[in-house]
Amino acid sequence: MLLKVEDLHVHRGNREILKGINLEVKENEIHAIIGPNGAGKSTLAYTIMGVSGYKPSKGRIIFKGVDITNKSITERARMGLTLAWQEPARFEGIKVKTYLTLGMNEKYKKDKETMEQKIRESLELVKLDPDKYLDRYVDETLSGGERKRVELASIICMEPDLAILDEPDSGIDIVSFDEIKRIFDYLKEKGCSLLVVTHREELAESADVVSLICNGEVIKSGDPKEVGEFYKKNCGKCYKFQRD
Ligand SMILES: Nc1ncnc2c1ncn2[C@@H]1O[C@H](COP(=O)(O)OP(=O)(O)OP(=O)(O)O)[C@@H](O)[C@H]1O
Repeated sequence: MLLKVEDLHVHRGNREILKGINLEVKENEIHAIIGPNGAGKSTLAYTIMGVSGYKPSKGRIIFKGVDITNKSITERARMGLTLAWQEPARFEGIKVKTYLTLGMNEKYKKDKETMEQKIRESLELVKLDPDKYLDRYVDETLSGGERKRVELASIICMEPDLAILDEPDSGIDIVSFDEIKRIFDYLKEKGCSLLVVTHREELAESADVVSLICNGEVIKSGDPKEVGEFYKKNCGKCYKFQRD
C-alpha cells in the first residue's frame, strides 16, 4: 500500500473537520475524492501533505510504510509526495522553464536535451505552447488558469510517487475531459499514483477507486460508478450530508 490514512482527526479553530478518516491508495492507482462543499476534502489533502496548520489531533498517515504524521512538508516531498493547490501559487521572478526544472525528477536531469524535451512535452500535454510560455514568469502576469496548467506541467516533470491534486481542472477554461484524462493516463503510465479531489463526475468515474467524504467522514469507498450513484441518490437526503 502506498498511502494509508488511519483514523485521522483534524481540527480547524475549535471545529472538528475530519472525524476519523480511513483511506488507502495503492501503487499506481488513481483515487478520486468526491463530496459536497465543506465536507473536508481539501483539509484531507493538506493534512496528508503536511501543510502547516493541518496537524492531526489523532490518527496516523503512513506513506511507503513510513509513519509521516509528524514529518515536515519538505520531508514528505523528498519521499515522493506532492500537492497541487486548488489556487495555483505565484513565484515572482521565476520563469516557467526554471520552475519546471526545479522540481524535475532526477532521471530527466542527466543532460540538457533530455531536460528540455521533458519540459516541452509537459507544456504540450497541458496545452501551453512551449515557444510562448517557456520564458514567461510564474507570477500574476499569467492567468490563474495558465498557472494551474503550469502546476500540472510541473507534476508531469516531477513524476512523484503520489500527487495530490485539489480540483485540478477548476478554473481551467475549456479543458476537456479527454485533455485531463490524457494527463492522468500519462502520469499513471509513468508509475505515479494520484489522489484527486474533484467535483467533476466524469473525472471521478474514470478513476480506479472513488471515496465519498461527507461531514468529515468517508461514507463509501470503492467502485467509481457505484459510489457516484450512491452520492447522487443520497446527497441532500441523509443527515451525513448536512454540515454542522
Ligand atoms: N480555520 C478554520 N476554522 C474553522 N473552520 C474551518 C477553518 N478552515 C476551514 N474550515 C471549515 O472546514 C470545512 C472543510 O473545508 P474544506 O475546504 O476541507 O472542504 P472541501 O470539502 O474541500 O470543500 P469544497 O468542495 O467547497 O472545496 C468547511 O466547512 C470550512 O468552512
